[in-house]
Amino acid sequence: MIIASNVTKTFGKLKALDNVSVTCNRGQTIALIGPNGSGKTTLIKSILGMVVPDSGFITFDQHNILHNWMYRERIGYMPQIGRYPDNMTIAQVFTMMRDIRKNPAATDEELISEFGLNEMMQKKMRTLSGGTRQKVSAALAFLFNPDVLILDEPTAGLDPVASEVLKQKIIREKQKGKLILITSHILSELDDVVSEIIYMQDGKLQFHKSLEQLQEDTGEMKLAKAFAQIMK
Ligand SMILES: Nc1ncnc2c1ncn2[C@@H]1O[C@H](COP(=O)(O)OP(=O)(O)OP(=O)(O)O)[C@@H](O)[C@H]1O
Repeated sequence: MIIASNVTKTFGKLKALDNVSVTCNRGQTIALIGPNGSGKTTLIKSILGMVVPDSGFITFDQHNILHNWMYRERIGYMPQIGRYPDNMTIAQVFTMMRDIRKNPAATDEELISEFGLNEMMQKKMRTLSGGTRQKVSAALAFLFNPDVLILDEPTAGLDPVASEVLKQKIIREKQKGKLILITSHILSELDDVVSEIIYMQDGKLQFHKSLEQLQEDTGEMKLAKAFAQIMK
């Protein structure tokens, strides 16, 4: 569904992505794991067309994404830090997103109600706590029922109840056969969710394996323990 072929991106002298090739298919829930600065967000932004690779290319359903932005409608993106107009209320942000989309098919408002956002729709974005802002970002990512979800550290700042709500939502969407890409440093959160692991370091793809393969290779069932083995 999404294929990155030999993607390289440099910022000045720094190679944020170094000849990265990955294939992500429908029905997979992929954890994108790696130390700070290893290129995870740059890879995500390249897939979204927000960063243009210096070389290599990315296809979405066999079409090169360059100059062909319609595929973006099929992706729900939850950024690491959501930025919204300060003076807009939550309600206005949702209305704006619906207006931009023009003719959205049936929307998915499950997270809006499960996060209790309906009760705070009149609050201004600048007054929200970090966690509530994350809830708005998550609800927006799922709103248009996209085929692909890209979630960049989705549970950062969420309380345990909200994290669990989001995790259960991810599992439900996974069961519908969507492609879900998640970055997180909290490996214990990914255990029940992911089917595949992409591991990056210094802008390079170290490996892309199924969870079963990783468990078999390391003899560990839990992701955190498997990575402790790998990083020894
Ligand atoms: N717009 C930019 N200009 C300059 N350097 C950048 C830019 N975006 C990313 N980088 C650099 O590219 C490298 C990879 O960054 P990236 O955000 O992709 O890492 P990451 O794996 O997502 O890290 P984290 O786990 O901290 O979120 C870092 O060294 C970062 O400073």
